[in-house]
Amino acid sequence: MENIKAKKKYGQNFLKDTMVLDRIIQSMPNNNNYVVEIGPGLGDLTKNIVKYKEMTAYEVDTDLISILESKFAIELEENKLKLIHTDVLEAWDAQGTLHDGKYDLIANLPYYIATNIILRAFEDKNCESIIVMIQKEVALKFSAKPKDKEFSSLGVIADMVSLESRILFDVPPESFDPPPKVMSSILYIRKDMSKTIDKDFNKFLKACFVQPRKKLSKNLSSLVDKKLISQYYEELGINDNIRPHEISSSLYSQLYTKVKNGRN
Ligand SMILES: C[S@@+](CC[C@H](N)C(=O)[O-])C[C@H]1O[C@@H](n2cnc3c(N)ncnc32)[C@H](O)[C@@H]1O
Repeated sequence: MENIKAKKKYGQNFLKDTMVLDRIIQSMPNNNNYVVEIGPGLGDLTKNIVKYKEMTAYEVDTDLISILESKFAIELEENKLKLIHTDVLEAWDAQGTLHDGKYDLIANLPYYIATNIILRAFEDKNCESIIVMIQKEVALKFSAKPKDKEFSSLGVIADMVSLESRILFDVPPESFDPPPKVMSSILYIRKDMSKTIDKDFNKFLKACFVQPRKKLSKNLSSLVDKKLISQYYEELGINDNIRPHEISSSLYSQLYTKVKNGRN
């Protein structure tokens, strides 16, 4: 590895396993979309992507930016690669999107903000596919289906916004330098570009799953009067004993509409 010490505060675990790098490239969607990478690091994944696609990479670490600028001088000159030195969450706050046109997000994400990044990508109207390395535990949550024990607010949102969401393969700690403490997975999500999520839906879901093993009606009672919950349950054919992980994303969506309209 270059003469650089990985910074924990930026979640730096550099992917060194060339077989894993190849498998990520083989998993890229077969389309003409632009690519955005978050956290190019030392550029190992970037080098492989830029052979096939035009791309922008967002990197927060100043030390890495100067390494990347010399490593990719030709690609930067030819405009095949744009390198943006910023915190990607600030870029999203400022612009609402990471690229002015349809793009796929491909990245080995910094784990400390991985969930946040995926949720922001769901809201970004230009992002079509997401292929990201994250902690296996979080990948299981995003790809879980109703009745799975991992089904949580993240699974509901992923199910609502996507046509497909699944784990492609797992990656062990030894594939990185330094190795992370946990097992990692590549998560693949293809969004349904016609779907948008109401900003308050996330808050509603958090309340629904606040105590995941309790009855959903109990969690909902922090938001809605018990009588109204019974009325909504009856209208939607929901059993009173149901637990938060047992109902589908479409029922959550219908329940949310009722709760929202009930408050107006
Ligand atoms: C897990 S490393 C991946 C590095 C490289 N892509 C690889 O696969 O070896 C995460 C990268 O994200 C960068 N990073 C961390 N927080 C960031 C942020 N808020 N915005 C942009 N990049 C960030 C880190 O500096 C690091 O380069």
